[in-house]
Amino acid sequence: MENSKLPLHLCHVHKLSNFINRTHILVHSVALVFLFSYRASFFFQHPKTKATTLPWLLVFASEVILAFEWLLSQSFRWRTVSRTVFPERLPEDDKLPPIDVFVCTADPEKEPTVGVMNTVLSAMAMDYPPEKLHVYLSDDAGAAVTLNGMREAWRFAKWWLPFCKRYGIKCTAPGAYFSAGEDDGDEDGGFGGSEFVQEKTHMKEKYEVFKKRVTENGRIGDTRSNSRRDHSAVVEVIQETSSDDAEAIQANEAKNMPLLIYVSREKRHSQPHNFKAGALNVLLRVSGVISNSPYILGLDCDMHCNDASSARQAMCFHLDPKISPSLAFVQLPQTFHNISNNDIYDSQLRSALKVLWKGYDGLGGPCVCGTGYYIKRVSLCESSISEARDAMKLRQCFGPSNEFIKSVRQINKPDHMLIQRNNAQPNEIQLLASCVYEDGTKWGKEASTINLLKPYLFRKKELCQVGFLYGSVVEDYFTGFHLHCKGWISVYFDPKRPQFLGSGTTNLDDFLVQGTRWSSGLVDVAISKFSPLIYGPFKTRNFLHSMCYAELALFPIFYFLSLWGFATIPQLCLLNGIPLYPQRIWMMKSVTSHLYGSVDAFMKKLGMREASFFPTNKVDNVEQLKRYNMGVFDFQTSLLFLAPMVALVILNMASFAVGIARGIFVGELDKMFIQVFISFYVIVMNYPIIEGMLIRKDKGSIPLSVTLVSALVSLIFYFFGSIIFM
Ligand SMILES: O=c1ccn([C@@H]2O[C@H](COP(=O)(O)OP(=O)(O)O[C@H]3O[C@H](CO)[C@@H](O)[C@H](O)[C@H]3O)[C@@H](O)[C@H]2O)c(=O)[nH]1
Ligand SMILES: [Mn+2]
Repeated sequence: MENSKLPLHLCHVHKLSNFINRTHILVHSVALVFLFSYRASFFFQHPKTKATTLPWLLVFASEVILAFEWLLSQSFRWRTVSRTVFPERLPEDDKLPPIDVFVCTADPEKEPTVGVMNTVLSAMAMDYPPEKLHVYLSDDAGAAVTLNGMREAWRFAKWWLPFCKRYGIKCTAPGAYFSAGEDDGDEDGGFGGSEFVQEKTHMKEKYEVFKKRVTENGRIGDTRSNSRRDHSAVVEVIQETSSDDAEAIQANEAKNMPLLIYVSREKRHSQPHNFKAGALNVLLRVSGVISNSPYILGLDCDMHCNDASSARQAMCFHLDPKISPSLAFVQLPQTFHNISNNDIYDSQLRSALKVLWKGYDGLGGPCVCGTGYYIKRVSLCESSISEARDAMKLRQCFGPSNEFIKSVRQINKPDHMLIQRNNAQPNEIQLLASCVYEDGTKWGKEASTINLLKPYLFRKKELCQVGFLYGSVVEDYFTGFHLHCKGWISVYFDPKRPQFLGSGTTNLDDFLVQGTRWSSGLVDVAISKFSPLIYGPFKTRNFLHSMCYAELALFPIFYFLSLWGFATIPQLCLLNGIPLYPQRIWMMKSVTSHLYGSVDAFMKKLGMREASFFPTNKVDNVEQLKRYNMGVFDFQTSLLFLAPMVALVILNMASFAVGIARGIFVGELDKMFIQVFISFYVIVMNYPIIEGMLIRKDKGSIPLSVTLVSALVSLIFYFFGSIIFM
């Protein structure tokens, strides 16, 4: 009773980091304004020649693009949040809603069947009432090895599921569970006894047998492997086939097994299959007439459950009456099990999942990320066409199957929570999985089109969302965007223990191929009529949220344009002696005047110093003027100004020299390259200081005493820096 009053989850707003982020945005914006005014002034002041105008324009364009991209990306840093859940406060098991699990596979060669079955088994073994779990596997290859694998998985599940339940196994994928290191002590839930050890060994043997049978099936040869792009539909509910006694007894213990269904949709050369989104839409239809669960867990075939309680955790959001009515999905991070410490390709998408998505969440929720999401079925099969007389319209939207339309009506009713498994007719299922089913329907299409006002005017009248959207290979992003445009929200939940683990890209080729697909899918959306930059601001709940979507769609274009600009134009200009950037003076100013100015301001604020105003010198010194006119720096200034500047240069000279030496003697130049380069860059940019220190002997050069003091300062700096960093 008491539990029902306590919240199921909490949302924490990161106040401090949001404050820091916003301050940084302000400071960075001011710097950008200065840069742009410097650029603008060029066009009014300098004697222009064609040779300099063009590179300046190009670099200016690159800078504007990069700055705009930067601005969009700041939306992710505006309001970051994180979340906690309390699954122990959930209602009793009999009140939990049913869940359909969708697993997709497409190619038994690239996606080994044993791995796919591990995902399937891990979903079946989740800590959730088994009669409320239905696991569907979509096999786009229509491969016999996969169907056989499913049957083997079912047999093995009869042993594996009770084992997981009895010992509270968290990582429910057998492969990952058995290969985990010995130190993974918490895996046995405290059952360190000999009975457990014995059973674990027994289970491991069973798993080896299972693996062998699955792989052997694969080796025997897949008769249908040539027909990957051309085959008819196969839908099979995996059931008891064995007459083996031991298995029958085991089946008794596991009598409440989740439903396991193999779905291979029909594919024909003549019909577009719309990749993963197409496969998911077939699953939506087929599951609609079999289990029609109100919630769906979407998984890629390489993403196994690593935390059996994930469904309960997700329900903490879906069953919260405050957010539930508008909550479309809960997205969990994509985490990988095969990432090296260095992660040189950033396969972990660290910045996206650890930083950006928390900000996305703070504004209305992240997009669908393809895998590891718990989505509400009604958000994908939404219909405000309710009257019986609109049967024609419903068929135009959802296709000719009356059974399916019935299922849509069911889930669109309020309080649709508990549903019975149906006995759908086999020919109805064949129809739903056929490749022509979607012809002339609204499947994969956004119902409201071009006219921006139309959705507002007709919103009340009729609205239907028919599955995952086509038109981009990043169906997840595109679908998520539309859901948000329709007023749904989503939640990002990143618990300590990763709930799902998949395999990330571990070679440059895969990484770049995947990146290219994502870019092309995102740019598809960016240049479509649904470009988030134009369409988003009118439709999403807040402008910043649409900026997040715009950033994701546009960053491939913006980065490539601006980086190509920066990677070529300054270099060409350097070769031709065309200066592009302000000369060094701003650096000197930054490390001295700005520092002192700020310290000054703070000290005044704290009452430690009286306000002062030293008028700028208006009297010219002849010699100084001469040097100035010759473009030679005059270092006749106070030690206070010179020392930090010179000290920084000395520090950079030293680190550059050491960096090169390390490269030669230790061989770490590849690791340190960027740092060496930065030192080199600083040295080059500050060459006049070096000149003034070592080469020049005139009055305006840097006195030896200053050099010595600065060297001492940098030594002290190095000393303390090393203490802090070590
Ligand atoms: O025609 C297809 C193509 C792919 N898939 C499945 O889609 C999933 C993702 O494909 P994968 O090759 O693993 O692509 P990734 O780049 O790793 O996928 C990321 O990017 C995709 C969008 O491009 C998202 O759908 C994924 O969830 C996300 O993990 C896999 O389970 C595939 O079997 C199909 O079912 N049918
Ligand atoms: Mn993948």
